[in-house]
Amino acid sequence: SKKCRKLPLLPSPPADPLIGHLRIFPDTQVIGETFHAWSLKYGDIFSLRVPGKTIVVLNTEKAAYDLLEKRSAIYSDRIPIGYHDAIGWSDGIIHAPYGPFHNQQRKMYHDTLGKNVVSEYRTIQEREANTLLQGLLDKPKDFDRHALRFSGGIIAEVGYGHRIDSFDDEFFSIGERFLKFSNAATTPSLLDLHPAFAYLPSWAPGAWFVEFIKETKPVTDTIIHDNYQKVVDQMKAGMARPSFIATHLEAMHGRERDPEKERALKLAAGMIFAAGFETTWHTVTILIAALLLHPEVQQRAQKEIDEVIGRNRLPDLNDRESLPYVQCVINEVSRWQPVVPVGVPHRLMVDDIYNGMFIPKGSIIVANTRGMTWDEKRFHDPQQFKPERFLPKPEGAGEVFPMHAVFGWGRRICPGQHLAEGSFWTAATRILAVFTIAPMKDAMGKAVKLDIEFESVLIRHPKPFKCDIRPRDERARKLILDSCQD
Ligand code: HEM
Repeated sequence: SKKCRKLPLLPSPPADPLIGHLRIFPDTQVIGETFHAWSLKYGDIFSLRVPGKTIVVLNTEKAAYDLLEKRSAIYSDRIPIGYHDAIGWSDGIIHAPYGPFHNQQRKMYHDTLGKNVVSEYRTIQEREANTLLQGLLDKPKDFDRHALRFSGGIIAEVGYGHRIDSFDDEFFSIGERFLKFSNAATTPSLLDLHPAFAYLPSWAPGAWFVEFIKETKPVTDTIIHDNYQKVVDQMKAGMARPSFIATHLEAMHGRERDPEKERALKLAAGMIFAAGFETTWHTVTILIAALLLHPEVQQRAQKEIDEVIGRNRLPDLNDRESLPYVQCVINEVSRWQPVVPVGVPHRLMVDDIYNGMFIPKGSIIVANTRGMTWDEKRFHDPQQFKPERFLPKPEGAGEVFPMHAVFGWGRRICPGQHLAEGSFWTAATRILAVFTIAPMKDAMGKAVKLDIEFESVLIRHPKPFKCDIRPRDERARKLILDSCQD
């Protein structure tokens, strides 16, 4: 690799000789957008330097596909994150270094949540979607919390066979506590979140992290250990409901105990929670925001649902192929505001060369989802919410959904993708089928000005906003009430 080191380096914005790009490193609020703006100047792929680290930013799906997908064998490592050791998460599938232990957990996901088996969870997804409808009917103001419960209800049952029956549910409360921490952890800046990006060594956490770890550890312990132990006990008593954990425990039954495998299962299940709880919630809330801003989209989607399904039942996943416009709406939510706007960084394991340029071993690779979903060469008016862009020409613009940008790459691609897609589809179509989402009116009966902003965290969630959610008509109300009786 001496030869490699003579090759030209990737383009890069002007840097300070000592601290590199540290001073200009963007805040989380604008990181995706800033990287996107820089890509217009420096190219699809550019690099940044902070002391001791090289960060490579990929801004098109092509560049990311070439490296993270086609060269997945060398681009699939992760960066160790300092405080994860302290809360016992370092080896969980999301953050685990590339290797056998990571692989073992991925296989568990593949076996229980893969494309061919994921339809087993439809009843759960439908039941939780109906609970969501009921919640929106009873207390529409709390739509954000209903959306969170929808997501949590699916995760709890799929992962642990646990049914969330109220907002006071223990599992749900732990989830809400966890979210508070995880948002706190991503708020200040990418530099704080990923010590790998920072000049602060990870062994010297600031006071902020110490406090954070103290509060988080009991929560993550519950998620990983206590929840697992509950299923083990239920299995012994013959009372366990089917779940991710139960399925794998059953497969281990009767064999010699394998502590490493048990540890893998615990962590893998805990990561369903870490990766799945929040993401699905954000997507549903962003959908509500998008529909609020676009009454014309609601009307068109409702027309399609009425024509294809009628008004006497709710859509289910068997209808997926027959609702092309609704599918465009669903895809456009993820393109317009991807919930993981700069993805989860990968790490390059050996020196590499791309287009004649040298990329050093250990580089942190950021696939800038935000930039990819805003790519002007692929999407017209990229900042506008326009579902019809995905319809074939001439009806639409024939643009292609940036699936990888949204769900990731190669041996790190989101293994919950199929579950997530089914859950979101079910919630979205059912909300559309029965509700109208409109701006609130002020005392004078005038629609309140719409202004939706996003939290400044690395996972995207709208700041609290108000809207008026009500059943389309009596028929819709009856359909909601009936759906909850099954
Ligand atoms: C809208 C929903 C979701 C989106 C947009 C999403 C997106 C992503 C992205 C971008 C990554 C990083 C991929 C990469 O590094 O290249 C990821 C990883 C992951 N996701 Fe999801 N995800 C969603 C829902 C879920 C759900 C419901 C689960 C669990 C059932 C899940 C489990 C995971 C896991 C375990 C990883 C880590 C994979 C690894 O590092 O090997 N995700 N997801």
